Amino acid sequence: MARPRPWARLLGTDPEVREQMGALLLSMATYLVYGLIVHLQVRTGLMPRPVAGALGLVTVLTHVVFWVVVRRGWVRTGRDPGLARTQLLFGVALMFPSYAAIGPAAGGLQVVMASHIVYSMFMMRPRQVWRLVGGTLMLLAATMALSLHLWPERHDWRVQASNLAYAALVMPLIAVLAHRITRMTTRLRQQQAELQAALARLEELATRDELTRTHNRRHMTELLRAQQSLHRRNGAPLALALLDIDLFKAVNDHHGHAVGDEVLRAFSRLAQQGLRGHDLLARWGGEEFLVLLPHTSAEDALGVLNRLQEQLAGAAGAAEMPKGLCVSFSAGLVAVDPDEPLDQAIDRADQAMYRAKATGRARCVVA
Ligand SMILES: Nc1nc2c(ncn2[C@@H]2O[C@H](COP(=O)(O)OP(=O)(O)OP(=O)(O)O)[C@@H](O)[C@H]2O)c(=O)[nH]1
Repeated sequence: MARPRPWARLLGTDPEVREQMGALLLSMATYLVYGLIVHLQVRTGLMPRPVAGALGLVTVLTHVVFWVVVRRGWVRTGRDPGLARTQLLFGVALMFPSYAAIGPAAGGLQVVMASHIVYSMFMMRPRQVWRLVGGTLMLLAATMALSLHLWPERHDWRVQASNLAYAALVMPLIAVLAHRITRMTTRLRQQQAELQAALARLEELATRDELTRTHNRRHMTELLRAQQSLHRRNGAPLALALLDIDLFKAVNDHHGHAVGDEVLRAFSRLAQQGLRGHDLLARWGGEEFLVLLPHTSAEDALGVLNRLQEQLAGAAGAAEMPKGLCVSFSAGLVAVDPDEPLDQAIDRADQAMYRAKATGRARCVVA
């Protein structure tokens, strides 16, 4: 058994989990840099060592938990995929004790808080972003008040007041931006869905016959080309048949064009049911159909066509066939030679089909 690559071991093989682990790793790298900054702050006497140690410990332990939960795929989907929102809230929460501990240099942390809120707009709804902004501002005010009360020598109330005013100015602006971005992404997603639906519809129109939903002639020609090269390579038996519904004009004349259309649909449905998954059925024109049966000898294909003929006879008088009509078909069947161009094989099948018509219809002639 092949050994998993180191990255697969680290991040897992599930693409969703890998992406979530990638985001977690990025966040951890950011904390590493943040840790270096705090280290410098401790060395320069800005941050008390015990507070830095406690914050570091909490951060490491929390990320061990995040790692296990995300890596195991426990939060692969659900309300908070990859714990993205929890990680964000943890980051915001960490800012408050840091803010209180760092003293005069605390203003810089507001940039970090603002950056968290910018991130939040990609994983939260606008209302949640507003709540986060409100909560952050309130907690910031409380942290400032507490810091001023506990360490008046480290904090200047004028600096704190102006910091709070800046935060109160900037953070709501970010929430407004979040609103706009969410509206834009919703619109984009909608447009993408519409575009995909339109593409699927276009593909359907380009490849399917509108009435019977079988392959149309143009698409079948492409499929035949692909089948031909496959057939040349593997040399497996390949059968091709042209089927033409008998006396179809009479159906139209006696029951109307709409009933004729319904007969064509019923015929296609029955034919499709009798074929295997990799057999191909196309409406070749009017009331004529082409069937390609890969890995099938002419003898086996004849069995398939005869069964279809019986099914059609059985459908007469049943709900499957409109007006309980009894419909049959004449078919020309050929075993395609590996070196034979498919056009030639179709011509042979066509001639065989006319022989079937000429010799009494409701039969299959093998060329
Ligand atoms: N309702 C309907 N009729 C179609 C469609 N395409 C072709 N037809 C009709 O199919 C009929 C074919 O008639 P013919 O070619 O004379 O052949 P037939 O009556 O089936 O007689 P044989 O082939 O000799 O058994 C024509 O009347 C066409 O108008 C279609 O999409 N819907």
